[in-house]
Amino acid sequence: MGTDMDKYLEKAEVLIEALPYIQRFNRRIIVVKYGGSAMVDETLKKRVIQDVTLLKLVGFKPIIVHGGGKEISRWVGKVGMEPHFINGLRVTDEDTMEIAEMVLNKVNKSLVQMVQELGVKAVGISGKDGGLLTVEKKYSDGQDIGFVGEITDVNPKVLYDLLEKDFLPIVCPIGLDKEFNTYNINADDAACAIAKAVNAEKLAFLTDIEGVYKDPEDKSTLISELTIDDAHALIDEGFIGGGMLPKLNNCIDAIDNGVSRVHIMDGRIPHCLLLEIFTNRGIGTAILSEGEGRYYDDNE
Ligand SMILES: Nc1ncnc2c1ncn2[C@@H]1O[C@H](COP(=O)(O)OP(=O)(O)O)[C@@H](O)[C@H]1O
Ligand SMILES: CC(=O)N[C@@H](CCC(=O)OP(=O)(O)O)C(=O)O
Repeated sequence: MGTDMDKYLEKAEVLIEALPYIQRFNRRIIVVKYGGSAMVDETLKKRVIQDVTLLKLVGFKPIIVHGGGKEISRWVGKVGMEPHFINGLRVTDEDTMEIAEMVLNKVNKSLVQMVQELGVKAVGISGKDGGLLTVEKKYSDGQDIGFVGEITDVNPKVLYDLLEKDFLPIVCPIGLDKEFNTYNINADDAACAIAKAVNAEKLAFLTDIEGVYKDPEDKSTLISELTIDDAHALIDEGFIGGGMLPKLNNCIDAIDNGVSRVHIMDGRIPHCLLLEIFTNRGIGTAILSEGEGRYYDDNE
């Protein structure tokens, strides 16, 4: 049986294990995509926010990009409408757009509030603020899906300004087109575009599933490391559906465009972000370019 001293040492070792990661990520930008599916439980939400706040306090520069798809669907249902998705994207008519913007702004400020309760100053913005996200109308396989935006331009100045002043930016996925019409953006698209624009060291998707499965019905098919080629193959062979489709496409896009590390992990696992970043536990699915390992080696 362990003595008190053993327990203290164990705790100290956890902190020591984190040291090289703290050094590696010091002043580096980490984009955390926090999906609505992993927001349903208040205790978990608090843990996710604690993790991101801790990252900020130890010298990382986190940016949260959040969703809220489940909450939008709940409110769409409340007004007697049926939520409708094509290839993981919400078909967004004018009424749905109004509801989506209201709900996402509400989620945004609730996250700001939670971060500030932990003693870190956060600023909540949407893609409209400071011209952050410019879009054009997006079609899904040629189908009209309403006010859904495809990001054409990212102006990250507002994010750099906030980071420089030591704020934690929290972004919701709403944007404007060139005529200043409001558009609904898939939050995974927004997170990926922002991670690319700020040259993030890491992009982490927190969702409500362990990671990418070859067969979502069979838990033993969880994929720990996925190369870009394998990811393309899984998509082409029809193994990926629903909201995982935009997510995985964005992972590929991020890796192809200079984001060093991209992960899909289960936001329902307590403190999954800390475990992934500060230890070699290997949570979820890491998307890698060909020939790259999951973990940093000492020469990187
Ligand atoms: N091959 C797959 N592996 C993992 N998840 C999958 C797969 N195919 C479809 N999915 C679905 O994708 C969902 C995650 O996307 P989504 O619900 O949009 O999450 P979020 O709200 O976090 O963005 C999972 O809950 C799962 O139902
Ligand atoms: C166009 C589109 O689909 N927009 C999303 C925006 C929110 C989102 O992406 O939320 P999650 O990350 O929780 O899924 C939607 O309306 O649901």
